[in-house]
Amino acid sequence: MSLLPVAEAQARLFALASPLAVEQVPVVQAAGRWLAHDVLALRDQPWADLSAMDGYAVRAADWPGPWRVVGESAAGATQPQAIGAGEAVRIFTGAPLPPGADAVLIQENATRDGDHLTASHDPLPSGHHVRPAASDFADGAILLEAGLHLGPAQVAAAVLAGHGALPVRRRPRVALLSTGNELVPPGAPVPPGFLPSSNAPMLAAMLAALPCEVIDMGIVPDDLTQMTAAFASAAQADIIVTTGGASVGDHDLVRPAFEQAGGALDFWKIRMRPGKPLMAGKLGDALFLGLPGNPVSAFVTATLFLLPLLRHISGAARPLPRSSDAPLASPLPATGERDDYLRAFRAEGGIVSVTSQDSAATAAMARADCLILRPAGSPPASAGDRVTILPLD
Ligand SMILES: Nc1nc2c(c(=O)[nH]1)N[C@H]1C(S)=C(S)[C@@H](COP(=O)(O)OP(=O)(O)OC[C@H]3O[C@@H](n4cnc5c(N)ncnc54)[C@H](O)[C@@H]3O)O[C@H]1N2
Ligand code: MOO
Repeated sequence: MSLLPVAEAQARLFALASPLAVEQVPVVQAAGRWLAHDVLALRDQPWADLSAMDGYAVRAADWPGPWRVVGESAAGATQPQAIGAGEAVRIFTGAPLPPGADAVLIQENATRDGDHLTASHDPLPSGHHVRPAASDFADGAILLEAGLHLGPAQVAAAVLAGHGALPVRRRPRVALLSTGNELVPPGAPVPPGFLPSSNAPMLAAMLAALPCEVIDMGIVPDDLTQMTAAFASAAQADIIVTTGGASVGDHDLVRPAFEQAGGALDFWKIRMRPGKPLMAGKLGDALFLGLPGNPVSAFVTATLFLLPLLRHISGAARPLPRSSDAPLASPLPATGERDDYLRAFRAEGGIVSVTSQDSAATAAMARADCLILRPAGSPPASAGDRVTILPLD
């Protein structure tokens, strides 16, 4: 089987998936999810021409006065009475301008004696310190587009537009299965020949930043019957993720167990390093991702496939990791026949790749804050050359 390019594998994975059902949730709970539909403004913002400052609403053409102060306008009140030539209204930030007024003279630039007001500063252009009605957004306008990630700024806009709830896709359930006879649970005593199972806690930590429910189904031994049963009970989830047993050894049983449980494999083996043995398919309605067991390989494949898949079924318009480019701090060798995803960190002098690029080197991985993407067949790179990076934060 030839190795599948990463972008092709991502596209095939997305094609296997159906978007999750839409639900309306209170705006604050929608933060961190993606909008399922376009959101329209339900009101004008501002609702009228409002003052942006504390001062006096006047007709700019009357500058520099004098004006006669005939009333007051404060935020929360309805529109004040109209003013005529030579008249002014005391006004506060956020309050509606009286009809006839077209500018606000800030109080620092005004001299007032009883009802008598004059300007003591620069000329006053029409529209000065006025926020026109609907200048932020107008009733019926598309305010936020489907697929947009909802962060604090989008929450503010949605609330101001009159929304108390927003349409988002329901949180998917992600089942994690750690396969391997050599694994013991995190924190348990580790007899010789065993090692703590770190992949599920690592994946749960990666998923913690996303809107989903993680179900850790524990450690499954390298036994076809037990692994097949584990797949059957995980099939209720939206995404089943296994780690380990993805390669070609005699104890690598994930693929046969998945198929014995009724799963249909879509692809296996990707043109990437680390992460070559990644596989994906469907078991009933559940999507399946079989990640390699090596912790670094599991981390990189989760970054490039699991998190994007979750964003995709959750309605994200841009589910793939963001990339940028940055200069290298030191040279890199040519790449081989697979795309390299090197663990690296951002330093003053440029991007530094961590000392060990072994797919089992977790201490080195723990120093990384980005991946360097070096496409297959890249020539050696020198210090200062710009490379593609995928930030991990
Ligand atoms: N003859 C070949 N051998 C291997 C190939 C190949 O193409 N031909 N591919 C290699 C590559 S690339 C990778 S990556 C690994 C992946 O193998 P598996 O997915 O089958 O993983 P395991 O063999 O089960 O485990 C690998 C390694 O990771 C440790 N591990 C497993 N699970 C966990 C866990 N939950 N927490 C921490 N560590 C875990 C396991 O003990 C092994 O040391 O295959 C190569 N071999
Ligand atoms: O591709 Mo494996 O993931 O090199 O270590």
